[in-house]
Amino acid sequence: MLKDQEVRVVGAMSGTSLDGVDAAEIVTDGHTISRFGDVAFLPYTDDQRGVLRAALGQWHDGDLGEVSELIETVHAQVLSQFPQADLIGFHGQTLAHDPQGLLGEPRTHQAGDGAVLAEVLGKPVVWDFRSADVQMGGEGAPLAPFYHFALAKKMKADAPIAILNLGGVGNLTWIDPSLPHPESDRALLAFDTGPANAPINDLMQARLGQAYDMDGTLAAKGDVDQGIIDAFLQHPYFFRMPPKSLDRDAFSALSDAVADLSNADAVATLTMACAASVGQAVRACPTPPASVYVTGGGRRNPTLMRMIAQCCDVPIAPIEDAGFDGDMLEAQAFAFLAVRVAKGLPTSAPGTTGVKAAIGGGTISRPSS
Ligand SMILES: Nc1ncnc2c1ncn2[C@@H]1O[C@H](COP(=O)(O)OP(=O)(O)OP(=O)(O)O)[C@@H](O)[C@H]1O
Ligand SMILES: CC(=O)N[C@H]1[C@@H]2OC[C@@H](O2)[C@@H](O)[C@@H]1O[C@H](C)C(=O)O
Repeated sequence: MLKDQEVRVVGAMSGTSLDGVDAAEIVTDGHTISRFGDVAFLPYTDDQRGVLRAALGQWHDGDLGEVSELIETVHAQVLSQFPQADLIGFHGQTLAHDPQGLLGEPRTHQAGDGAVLAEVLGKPVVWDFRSADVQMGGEGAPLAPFYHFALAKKMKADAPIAILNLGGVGNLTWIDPSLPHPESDRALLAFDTGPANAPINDLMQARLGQAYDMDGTLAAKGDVDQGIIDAFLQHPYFFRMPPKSLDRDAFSALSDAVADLSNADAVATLTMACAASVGQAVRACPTPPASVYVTGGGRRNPTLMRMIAQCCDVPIAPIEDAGFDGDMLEAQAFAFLAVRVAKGLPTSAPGTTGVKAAIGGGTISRPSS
């Protein structure tokens, strides 16, 4: 039985690492998390991943029929495993992200049409979570921080903590759990830390035909090129004040810089680049977090976790230590945000995306019958 105001909702996320679609159900009133439910994951095939990779960088005006259909079909397959859910939060696949308008108008592009999914699944779908924030002058990302705030409350944190997500790109949320709401002034500071798994995955795919550096084994055998790391940390992104966010491929210069290194040295250097940017991010927090809880696939890479610990002076732990599922946290976040959108609650704030005032993004599409 659900209590008043509670919704059984499933969220689905196709992240920048291009590994597949995560889906997770939660029960929430949009403020607190009452229950975690079923989860599902459907990996992309190599062919599907190739189609997505080829579409990276494209905007809505390109010919994207094949990509949208792929995204919608794979999501419909995963989401049909949750017949009991009453609402769906559908993130889609980010193909391009330029919230600062460096290439023209500020914009962000998540492929996949939520209205199509609403028809196919016969349920209301909340989608296009990022556009409104960008239109209001925000970064449109990261958006998981409002969910991170609810997690900090659920774990009864009594001092500021941070949640670090290591997906294709990394992002960090600093949370003051003593404040009442995620939109409270100074409750949250969030931003993308730098490249995380995406450059490693791209190099593994291009040089060795493998999707990623399983367990960080190759990185563990290599030597880090410190000159490349020092040059990487001079990138203007690291001198910008947070909140700030990144396009998946914003650090192509880093990938070019390792081109002449051996496979092991190149992967070790890319892994250290991620760790070094996390070190910078932790130092940019308003106060040192009591703990940094790590979520996302990168926490499964022991070499990366060891390098992060070397680059930070605060305790680093997988988010499982706080009792949460680090593989499904982003899917749960978009479930949580979907309920907030449905209730007219804000989903971002000046401290999370730099938007002028707290606002709710997202579009709701309902099935026609
Ligand atoms: N055992 C492992 N060893 C090394 N790396 C791993 C391991 N398991 C997962 N990863 C890395 O984590 C990635 C998947 O992470 P995750 O699912 O968090 O990414 P995502 O959801 O696509 O990203 P984003 O947060 O950018 O949206 C894989 O592509 C791989 O690079
Ligand atoms: C534009 C976009 O899709 N950004 C993603 C990406 O992947 C990680 C990082 O960059 C983060 O900013 C965001 O995703 C998470 C889920 C977020 O919005 O919180």
